[in-house]
Amino acid sequence: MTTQDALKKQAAEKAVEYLESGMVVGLGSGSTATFAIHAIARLMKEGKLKDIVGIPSSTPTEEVARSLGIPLVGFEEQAVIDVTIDGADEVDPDLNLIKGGGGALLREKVVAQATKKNIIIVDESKISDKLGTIFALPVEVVPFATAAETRYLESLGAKVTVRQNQLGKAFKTDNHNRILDADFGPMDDAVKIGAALSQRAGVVEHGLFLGTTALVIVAGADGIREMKAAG
Ligand SMILES: O=C[C@H](O)[C@H](O)[C@H](O)COP(=O)(O)O
Repeated sequence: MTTQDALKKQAAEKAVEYLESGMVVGLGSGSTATFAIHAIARLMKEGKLKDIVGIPSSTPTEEVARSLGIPLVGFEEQAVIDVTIDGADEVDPDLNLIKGGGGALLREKVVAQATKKNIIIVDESKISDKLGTIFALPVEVVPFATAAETRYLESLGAKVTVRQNQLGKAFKTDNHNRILDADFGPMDDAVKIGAALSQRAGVVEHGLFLGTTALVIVAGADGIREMKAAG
């Protein structure tokens, strides 16, 4: 295991300490969240977590959770999620996030908005002073609008790449949309950018998660630290 993976796992192991038997748990997406899913499955097998049901935030997460025997439900069965554990691509000091490096941002945001306590787990490489410093902003667009929304993002000052899959074809999300990776550089006003994008008909969702996170667990060379939302 790489050092970075070891840190991701440490953050995940800390996060599952916040879970209790009987909870509805939002299952995040990506490599860090996957460590948490494995930890949840292990605690269930050991009998330390009972009567857990999960709501997955992507198709790959659903597959992993199923393969590990975690019972899954949808929003038809459960309206409210007690705790969601998810990763992030970048975290600022106010616990605002960029997410969507794996393309799961839309379902992840639906899950986050239905959750009472969102816990984000990262290794220390994801922490920055201003969002956009480390990671370009993923923007999910309907295929028809790809060129139009690319131009719109460029008009806001971003350098835009249409995300490709490993075969060099256009990346397709779980919802059959495209991802535009919009590099704004460090953002002085992420709220304004998010609001502008939310007005666009062709934009399905963007990867700015502003004000949704209660707790960030950061694993680094010096150990684990927790960043808590004010109030
Ligand atoms: O779309 C993917 C998600 O937002 C992930 O949670 C995010 O990209 C972080 O992934 P990882 O833990 O693999 O760095």
